[in-house]
Amino acid sequence: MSYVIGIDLGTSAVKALLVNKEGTIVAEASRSYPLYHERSGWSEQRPEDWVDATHEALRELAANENIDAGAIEGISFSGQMHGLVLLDGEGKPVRNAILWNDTRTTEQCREIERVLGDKLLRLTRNPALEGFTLPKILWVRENEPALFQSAESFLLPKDYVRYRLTGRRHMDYSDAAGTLLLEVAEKRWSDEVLEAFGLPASFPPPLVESHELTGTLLPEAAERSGLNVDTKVFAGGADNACGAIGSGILSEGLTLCSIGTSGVILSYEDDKSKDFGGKVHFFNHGKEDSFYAMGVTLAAGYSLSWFKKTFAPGESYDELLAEVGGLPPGAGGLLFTPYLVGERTPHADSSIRASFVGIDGSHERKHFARAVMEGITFSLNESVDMFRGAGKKVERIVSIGGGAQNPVWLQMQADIFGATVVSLENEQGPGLGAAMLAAYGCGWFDSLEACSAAFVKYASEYVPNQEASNAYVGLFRAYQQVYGATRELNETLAAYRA
Ligand SMILES: Nc1ncnc2c1ncn2[C@@H]1O[C@H](COP(=O)(O)OP(=O)(O)O)[C@@H](O)[C@H]1O
Ligand SMILES: O=C(CO)[C@@H](O)[C@H](O)COP(=O)(O)O
Repeated sequence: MSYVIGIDLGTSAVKALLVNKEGTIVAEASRSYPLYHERSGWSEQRPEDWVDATHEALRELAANENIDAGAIEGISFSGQMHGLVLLDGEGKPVRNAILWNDTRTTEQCREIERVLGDKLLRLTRNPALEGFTLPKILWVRENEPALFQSAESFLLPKDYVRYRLTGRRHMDYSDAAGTLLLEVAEKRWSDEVLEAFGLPASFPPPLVESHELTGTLLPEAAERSGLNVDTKVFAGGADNACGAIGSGILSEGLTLCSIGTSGVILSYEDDKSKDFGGKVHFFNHGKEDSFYAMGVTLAAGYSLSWFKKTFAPGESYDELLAEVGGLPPGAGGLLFTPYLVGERTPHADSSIRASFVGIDGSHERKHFARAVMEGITFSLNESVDMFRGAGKKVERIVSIGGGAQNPVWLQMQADIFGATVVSLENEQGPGLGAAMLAAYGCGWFDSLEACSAAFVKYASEYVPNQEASNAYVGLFRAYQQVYGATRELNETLAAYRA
């Protein structure tokens, strides 16, 4: 029997999946690592924590008594996007990584807009958003000049882990797309953008396809992980690209909803000239020469995990959510906007913060929990709405991520999106997508589509309940008004944040 491993380097944990040629997940291992929020809006991780956690997770899989490590032919990656890992001349990180959900870079975003004007959207196909990598590079240069002086190059999170496993530096197109340094449609680093900000051509690493072989394991990495030194290491992709691959989103007309720490609505695109005017992200897919458009809710699953940590510590998600299914749409007139760390789509705003609106003396914790789930889903529905407005059909949505583990939430998604929602048999979207890239890279299949036909197994379908859908139309309109009504208030309150 032969195997591949898909490694999903997430925000809360790394998860590694051991997958056989039938696409069955035969073992999985996970290790979590801390997030550091030194100030409001800041979010960092230690690259060394990712490396240690990845080795440990791999070691657990390789030590599986039923598996011969020599039968593990290849590994590949899915990674949290945009995070900046600045490296010195010896390839060592000069500081902690600044993550995708860090919003300290509003000034640098305005600077990028000032310097590049219309060129920004034309070249990179994306607007300047706080989460993207270029603003983070500029922030370090402006605020930590001594550290920046020692920086000679950068990588993204999963590329750094791969570098530590193979000793070789690369970045795949799907992750490079989120740096604001890539000409997405042309698939090349943008000399114009690099020059405009005085960055040398050697600053970004060589570009590769997601299924491309990037090397084999270094002897010390083989020893630490327990894998064979000749295990093939394939580039992998951005978590959302891998989530899409692992859900079979490989052709036009297919849409993904992912509720992890962040939440995304992603729509496959063949046409590289498709223009959404920068309202949604436009990135390269992990499938060669294809693309996707995507709207992002910054604090999707994070809103629920914050609520659980703050108001139900020690309870499981199933316990916390046990009673929400018994409440009607609208949680008894309680609305929540999930802006705990600012927002991206449709309001690129790092100052906005979350609200509960309509708190009534009769409300109990279950009403708040339902309102949080509905608010997250309303935020994602803004992206669904935008895609429909741009002429795309959104009729069937594959739902993945931690949020897809709760059947009440899956039905709520169908009711709010007004579309059939489909879950996966073994909810492991991005990790499975990474394993599929390794399986395709190893030559097990002629195409990612053939691999998807064998590996991706759909489970239940949730069809919109007409009565609930109708109720949500009015509630969604009310939800959409909360942003405008609380924007200025939050600007005032920003001065009081820690
Ligand atoms: N049983 C569950 N029911 C509902 N939501 C859940 C459940 N388990 C996890 N979640 C949600 O999923 C999120 C984690 O999703 P995950 O895909 O593991 O995140 P990431 O890849 O960002 O680390 C949590 O923050 C939580 O909101
Ligand atoms: O910033 C984005 C996409 O643009 C996020 O989707 C990150 O890629 C992290 O995702 P999760 O940890 O929520 O999976």
